[in-house]
Amino acid sequence: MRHFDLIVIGSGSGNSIVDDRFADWDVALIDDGPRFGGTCLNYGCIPTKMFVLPADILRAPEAGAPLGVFAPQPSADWAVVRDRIFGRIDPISTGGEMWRAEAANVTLYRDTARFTGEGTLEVSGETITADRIVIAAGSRCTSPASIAGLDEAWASQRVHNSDTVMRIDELPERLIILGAGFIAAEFAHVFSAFGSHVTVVARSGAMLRREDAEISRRYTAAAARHVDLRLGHSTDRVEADADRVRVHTTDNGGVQHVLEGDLLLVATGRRPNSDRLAVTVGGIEVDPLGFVVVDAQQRTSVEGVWAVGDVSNPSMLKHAANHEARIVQHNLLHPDDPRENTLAPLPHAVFGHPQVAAAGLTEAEARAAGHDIAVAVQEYGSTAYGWALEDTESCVKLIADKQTKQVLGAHIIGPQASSLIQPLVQGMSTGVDVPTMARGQYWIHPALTEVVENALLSLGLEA
Ligand SMILES: Cc1cc2nc3c(=O)[nH]c(=O)nc-3n(C[C@H](O)[C@H](O)[C@H](O)COP(=O)(O)OP(=O)(O)OC[C@H]3O[C@@H](n4cnc5c(N)ncnc54)[C@H](O)[C@@H]3O)c2cc1C
Ligand SMILES: NC(=O)c1ccc[n+]([C@@H]2O[C@H](COP(=O)([O-])OP(=O)(O)OC[C@H]3O[C@@H](n4cnc5c(N)ncnc54)[C@H](O)[C@@H]3O)[C@@H](O)[C@H]2O)c1
Repeated sequence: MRHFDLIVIGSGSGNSIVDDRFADWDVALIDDGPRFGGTCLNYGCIPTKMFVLPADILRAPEAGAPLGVFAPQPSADWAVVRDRIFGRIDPISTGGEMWRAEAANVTLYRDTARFTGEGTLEVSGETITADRIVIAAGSRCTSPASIAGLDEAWASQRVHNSDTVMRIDELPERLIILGAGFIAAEFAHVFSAFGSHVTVVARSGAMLRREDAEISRRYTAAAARHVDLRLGHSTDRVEADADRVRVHTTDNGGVQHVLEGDLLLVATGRRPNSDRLAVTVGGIEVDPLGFVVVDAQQRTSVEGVWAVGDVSNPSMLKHAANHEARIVQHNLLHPDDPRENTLAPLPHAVFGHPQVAAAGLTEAEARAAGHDIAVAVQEYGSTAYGWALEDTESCVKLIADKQTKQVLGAHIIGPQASSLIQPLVQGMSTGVDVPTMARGQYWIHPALTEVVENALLSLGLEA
């Protein structure tokens, strides 16, 4: 049995906790992933966005044509793009692992850890304990067990998830995507822009259906121009062999379909890794979906055990995991002056085509919560930069409380949505009301941010 000052499970956000200030702590860092550094670096945010940028460039002629710019359609070499991306990322992962392996105060375990009791873990055949434990074990892709044949189809190498699809050798001619959430939207954009025929199979009647209804409706309409969108299809069965994959679906009219592709991407959500770590054996409370329950200080139900990131936060977003890691880092170093996680709202962006970004409540959520609301939908096309873009489908939608004049929800679909949302997030986070946000600063003319300014003014809440 070996005792440490601190055990951290997970080399993603968990790895960032252990900095120079822990130089005199005896630390165990544990990760069983094939690549060191966690999901964001190796399989998530970073490589996906490095594929999205070339995809955006490939769509440039589409954006140019309404402006009178008739550029020839560029093409991309999948293998060149892939190798550039992983040629940058893989050395960062390898370098990070070597650096940790050589650190005098850190013992790096590259194996699966499991709780064997309260405060006790087993890893690589060794029993280890610690004064403090941080669970940063993340989440993993799911594969619906209810779909007949899907479990067996993985062996064909024609079925992928987001962990594997970015490293494939060649662009599939026909890609079928199961699911219509974040991952489906981003990969549908990437593969269709690169030239694959993409079919998206969605159970419900819309893509990104957790977004505000206006945004989901607009996104679904835009996506349908680039992909074969099968809405309201339940997937009954999957078959795959050396040549192709077949997805058997039934639409909401009861008609059966057989979709054929070269690859199937399963993008049906992720679940927390609490089970792989057997956290309940360690006495740690989880919710019905398996997320570790934490308080505002990121403490679990067991004294001396914290959790951060996807394993405990259902939003499963990297900026949330990063902030939580900073909270835990502080609380480990300053137990007499602990901090709480009070940041709100938590924004997100989907880097599809078009981009989507949001923070706070949807209109339906605001109404359900009983707020007396003002709603504004401001078209990009109502501003000078929108004229320059010749935009007809992008908008900023704001929901504000008429009494407090605070923005309750901000939703953007269109070019630069992931950046345009930030002044609204800042205002919402710091409690700035609508009149102050709109008129308490200059808005650069004729920048695209004027659509945000005009949306604020359209709420009709000025002093
Ligand atoms: C395709 C994709 C795109 C994404 N894009 C974005 C984006 O644009 N923006 C955004 O904010 N978020 C994005 N995310 C989400 C983001 O990647 C995650 O929220 C974030 O990486 C979670 O970090 P984490 O530290 O909680 O877990 P991770 O980074 O997943 O780290 C957990 C580590 O723990 C290890 N582990 C798990 N169980 C054990 C065990 N029992 N023993 C030992 N080791 C274990 C795992 O191998 C893993 O390496 C994306 C995710 C995906 C899949
Ligand atoms: N830009 C970003 O921030 C970003 C990008 C990608 C992923 N992520 C993170 O990763 C998480 C996982 O992404 P995701 O797209 O896999 O999940 P998601 O929850 O966004 O979407 C899952 C989709 O799968 C569908 N689905 C679920 N079970 C199904 C079944 N049995 N049959 C058919 N369809 C089914 C759902 O209806 C939904 O459309 C996200 O929640 C997000 O937190 C973030």
